[in-house]
Amino acid sequence: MSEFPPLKNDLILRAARGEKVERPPIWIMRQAGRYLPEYHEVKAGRDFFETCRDAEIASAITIQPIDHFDGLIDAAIIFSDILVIPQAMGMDVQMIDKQGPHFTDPLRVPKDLEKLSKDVDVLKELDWAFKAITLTRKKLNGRVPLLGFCGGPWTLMVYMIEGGGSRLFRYAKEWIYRYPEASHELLQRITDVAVEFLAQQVIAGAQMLQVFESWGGELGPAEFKEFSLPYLRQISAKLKLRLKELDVKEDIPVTIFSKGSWYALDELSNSGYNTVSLDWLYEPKEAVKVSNGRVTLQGNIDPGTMYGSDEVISRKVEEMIKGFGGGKQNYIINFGHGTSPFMNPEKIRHFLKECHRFGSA
Ligand SMILES: Cc1c2[nH]c(c1CCC(=O)O)Cc1[nH]c(c(CCC(=O)O)c1C)Cc1[nH]c(c(CCC(=O)O)c1C)Cc1[nH]c(c(C)c1CCC(=O)O)C2
Repeated sequence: MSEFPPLKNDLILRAARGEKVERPPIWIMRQAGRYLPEYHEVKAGRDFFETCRDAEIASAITIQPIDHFDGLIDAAIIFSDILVIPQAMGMDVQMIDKQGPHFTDPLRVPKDLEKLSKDVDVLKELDWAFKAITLTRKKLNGRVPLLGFCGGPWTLMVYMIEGGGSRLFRYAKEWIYRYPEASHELLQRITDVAVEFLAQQVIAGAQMLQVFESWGGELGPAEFKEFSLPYLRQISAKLKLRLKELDVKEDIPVTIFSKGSWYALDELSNSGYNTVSLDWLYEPKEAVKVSNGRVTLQGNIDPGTMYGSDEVISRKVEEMIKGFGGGKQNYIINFGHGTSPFMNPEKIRHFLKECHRFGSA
């Protein structure tokens, strides 16, 4: 990994490792995307997954927010999607414009597990993702660290069973309450692919990783403990072993974002992750109390704040940073969830500037 240019801004890596920092680092979930006019220009009507698979295009889109908000963002996240794991496992997933993901043949009954590939060759199936990471890391030229990511097993299972986004979770709930054994088999198979995918992203050049358990909040505490947490724990533990096996010397920080799992912060603070990312339903002060210095916290402004006035954004930023204890240790600024296509980049610029101002105070 020594062929990469030296890193000029390692703020997020230091914050994730729990070191004291001069100000809290900032990045934004879905910071590359449809709210940026240059995203549409480069994407130019192409299919979403085609843009992910083209290293030149994916790297250009990844770097867009870094350029757009020059110097205000402290990390890049590779332009890709959590649904590339189901694709690697043999499922056909399309991204339908203005609708979202669509699986042509979702898993509906346990027998459907037979449709998935056994022994997924991650390096081969996702080789395009690793190429995009390596090229992006080179193009970033050390400006900021490059983050890799994957979906959480429960979240991916939901998509694979529902076949797309869902409000009712009829089929996924049927699986956990009616076919718990098959559910565990599926979760285990996803977990195994996720561990290898994350490890190989590091080999390709990713400097920090995040696991997105976006549907965590669909599970009550008992079901979260059965169908999500054990697999999230496996990922952090097995990833460490796999990276050692692959002779990675650096300590690669890993973040868990389990949206809506407010009851699980205590356990997530104790699950082998460096950072726990929070949605906006948490009171920052309470989260700090619960995590009690065991992890770095990331988050958690309501993305909807960006629809407010500059004054409101400033006030919310100040409150958030104060709530997280001033942000000079164990804190990374982020949204509580992603950007939306309706956001005005100038509001986001104001947000970022205010994060620098209050975070440096
Ligand atoms: C649940 C989930 C998905 N994908 C992802 C998650 C977890 C985070 C979250 O909870 O939001 C993760 C993701 N998706 C994307 C990134 C890229 C990096 C970044 O954050 O900038 C990341 C990290 C690009 C994307 N992924 C998608 C887009 C929009 C595609 C387009 O250009 O039309 C982008 C930029 C599509 C996508 N991908 C997914 C959905 C539900 C959709 C459709 C909804 C939507 O359009 O926003 C699945």
